Amino acid sequence: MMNNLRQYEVPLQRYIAMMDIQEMNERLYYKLLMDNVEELLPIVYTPTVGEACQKYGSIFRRPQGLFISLKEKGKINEVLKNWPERKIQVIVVTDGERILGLGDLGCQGMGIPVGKLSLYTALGGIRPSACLPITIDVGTNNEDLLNDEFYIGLRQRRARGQEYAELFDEFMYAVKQNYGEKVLIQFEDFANHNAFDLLAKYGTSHLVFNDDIQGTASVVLAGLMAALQLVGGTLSEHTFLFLGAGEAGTGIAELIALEMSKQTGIPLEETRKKIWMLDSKGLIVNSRMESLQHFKRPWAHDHEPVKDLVNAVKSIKPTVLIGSSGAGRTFTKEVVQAMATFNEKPIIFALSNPTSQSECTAEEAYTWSEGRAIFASGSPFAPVEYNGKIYASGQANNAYIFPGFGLGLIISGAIRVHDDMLLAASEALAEQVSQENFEKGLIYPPFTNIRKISANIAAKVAAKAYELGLATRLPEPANLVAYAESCMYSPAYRSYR
Ligand SMILES: O=C([O-])CC(=O)C(=O)O
Ligand SMILES: [Mg+2]
Repeated sequence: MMNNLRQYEVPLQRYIAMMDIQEMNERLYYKLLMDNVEELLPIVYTPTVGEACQKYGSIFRRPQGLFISLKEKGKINEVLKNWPERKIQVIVVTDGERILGLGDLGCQGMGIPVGKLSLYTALGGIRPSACLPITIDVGTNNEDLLNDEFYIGLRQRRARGQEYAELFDEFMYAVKQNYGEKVLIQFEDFANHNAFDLLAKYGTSHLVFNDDIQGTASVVLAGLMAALQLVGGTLSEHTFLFLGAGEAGTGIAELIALEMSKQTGIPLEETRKKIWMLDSKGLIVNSRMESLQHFKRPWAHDHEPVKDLVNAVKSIKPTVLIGSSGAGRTFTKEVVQAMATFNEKPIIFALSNPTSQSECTAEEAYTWSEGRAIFASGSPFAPVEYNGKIYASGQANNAYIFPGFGLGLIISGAIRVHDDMLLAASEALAEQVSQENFEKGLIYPPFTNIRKISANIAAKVAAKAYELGLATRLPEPANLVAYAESCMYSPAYRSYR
């Protein structure tokens, strides 16, 4: 099968071939994915899954998840019962409004829950039959899709306000009724205006996790913890500048501030002052407070207005620059060079996905910083040669976190997600970076060992759930890593005699 797959030169063709294998022989699909994770992750996941979503209507063969549309209002309970599996442990749900950095793709966003759940199984060991991909179809504001003859969703503009809230409420209630308290609901690729509100609203009544806010935060904090081994200093001795103050940016910033506060005992309101943000209107400063969306307000500090990134970099002099705006090509030569002027080893994260939206390429980061940058990106880049030396960069993608994080919640029977669990996951991941990785300038371990990494993350998350009294699976297993491993799905064929 690998031989066959490699015949295709176009990544999207490999994606389609992989989806066919998943349909035809699920075990084989997971066996291939697990044994060739570094090669196949960029096919079934970021970046190729982004292109698949853009062309979803025309490459559509069979439905792979559950679509719930506005038309099903009042009947969501029945719709859920149409799904052939009854024992569901993880749901990944999107409404398709902000697919990666690609924008509103309507119900073509289904590729994302499907891809994320493939990773839940391959990387985290959750049984495939316990995974349920869902897309809530409330319309789309993407004119091209509305006029596309192959569009598979509702041809109307997005429902907002009360209509949206009621549909979502019915969905969340029906999920609990069908699958119980302990089903994990992962929110994925919602637009900012819904993402923060849904997480706050359902965080106290359901086991919910927003991957873009919380998963991304945890993976970036892990990378920073590892990067400090190369650069030196503690978290609170660094200065952070974000380009992009949405889900990923503010989620990461909040987790960094929380960790700083835990390490130093300094209140959160103070540690936040080490972190600066720039959005499309410029640096987030106090004089803009009135017009800022609520999730940006904690990041407004005293400073004169600054319009653009280069000037913000020159004025703030960050040691860490993080791109999380979803817009590509924004870390220009001037920006990276400025970072390299006042930092011996500038830490640069270009998080936006897929590759086309990356703030800069690995090659640009290394070339413009004369090989000094500690660089990681959301989408994968091949190693780069600069002045005769090979530079390999890490992939700061929430794929490192959510499979193990979810496994930890499931094996402990957790009923709520807590920020301390995110910190535990970051620590577990950072601990997996070996001396050999560091010597190559890597701040993330390779994906080849991901099941071992996930078991360690799961164990730390579960331990935290027990410590916080949020675990319901009692008694607590003595060896959580071994227990996590023993719970993992294996794609081996059964032997019949
Ligand atoms: O899907 C990915 O590669 C990471 C992610 O959550 C996003 O970009 O929204
Ligand atoms: Mg996402």
